Amino acid sequence: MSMLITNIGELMTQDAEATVLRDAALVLEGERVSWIGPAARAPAADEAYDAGGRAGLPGWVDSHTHLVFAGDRTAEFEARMAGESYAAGGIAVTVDATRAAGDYDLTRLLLARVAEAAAGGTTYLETKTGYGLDVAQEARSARIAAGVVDEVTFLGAHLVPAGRDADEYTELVCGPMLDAVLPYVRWADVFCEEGAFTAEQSRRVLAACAAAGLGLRVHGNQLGPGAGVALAAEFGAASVDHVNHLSDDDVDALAGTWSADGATPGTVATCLPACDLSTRQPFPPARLLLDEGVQLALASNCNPGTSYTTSMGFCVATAVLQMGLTIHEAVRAATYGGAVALRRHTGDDVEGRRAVGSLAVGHRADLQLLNAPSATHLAYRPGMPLVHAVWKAGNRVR
Ligand SMILES: N=CN[C@@H](CCC(=O)O)C(=O)O
Ligand SMILES: [Zn+2]
Repeated sequence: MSMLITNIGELMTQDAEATVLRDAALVLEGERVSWIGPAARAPAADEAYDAGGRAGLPGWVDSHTHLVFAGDRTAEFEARMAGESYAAGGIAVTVDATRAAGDYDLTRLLLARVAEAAAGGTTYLETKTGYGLDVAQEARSARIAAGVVDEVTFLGAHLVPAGRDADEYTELVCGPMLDAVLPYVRWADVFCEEGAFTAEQSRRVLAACAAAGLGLRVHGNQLGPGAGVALAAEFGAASVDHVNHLSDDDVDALAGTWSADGATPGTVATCLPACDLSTRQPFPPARLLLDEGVQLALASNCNPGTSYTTSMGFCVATAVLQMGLTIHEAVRAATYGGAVALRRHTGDDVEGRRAVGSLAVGHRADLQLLNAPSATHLAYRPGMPLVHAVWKAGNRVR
């Protein structure tokens, strides 16, 4: 079954040439894109959909979320707005609520958040464990996540549970906990920060998880300077996320991962602007990183502590309004950039998977249409519900 989507006023493909087409059309065939070009030259298809001059762009790739949780941290948020600083310890409140929730409730909460993300244009989603923090609970979170989202990340190293010795807990993460989650996860992550895991503990987690065959990601340099970025570069992590407090050496280390042959991607710098607003952290030096050749991603970091939103449109608007990115750079980071951060940016049915985050022939048919003539409206009209229609793997989901 093929579907022609025609009369697209502006189509931001985010393909290799970052092509922007006017008066464009594309054909979806099954789960893939089979044709893109000027509407006037579009081929016939089984069905047609008139986009009415609206803007089209790839569905968002949200490469950093923490969606498997129960409970609420409104009181912590209110205290922060009254002047308190964010501290990693707040995670423990969510751990208690998550452990107390049954599988049915935890799954229902996760599904509701994923549906909310899809309604906002997100078509590819990563989520992390990290609110279980014992072997059985981390395995449960990973299992539930694997049944719902596209990519699952093991974040046993999110916080040392109260009363536990940090080094002993790190050993647990690197041994029995890792073994228990392995069937469900593709990635591992560590919160390398004051109050969470030291550089040495983070190193042990990254080494063990890499040895187990997992791809690596790091929460780094969120609340102050630290070793997260340097470790991510050293271990060849696919992404280091937050990156708010970078030294010149950190920027050089990240840039160095991108300078080799251009064919193998380096460590993506994933910026989380909604989190930065909610925690009142300085925004990452996104312009500098781009100028140094580092691939950026933008992600929601949806979680109950620091960023309780799935809105990628809000993140794009903030990146333009506050971080100095152009609309094209911000959309690229929220689509193609997220796909690179998840190493899903290439491939035409590789391992049964297609490239996401860009629109090109053979890529997965993940498309959103905006109730606007151009993607610029995402920042020009911030906070407006601009998503008109969404296709995920060729299926209309909104
Ligand atoms: N920084 C670590 N983890 C989350 C926050 C988790 C929480 O506070 O519950 C983040 O990415 O911001
Ligand atoms: Zn996070």
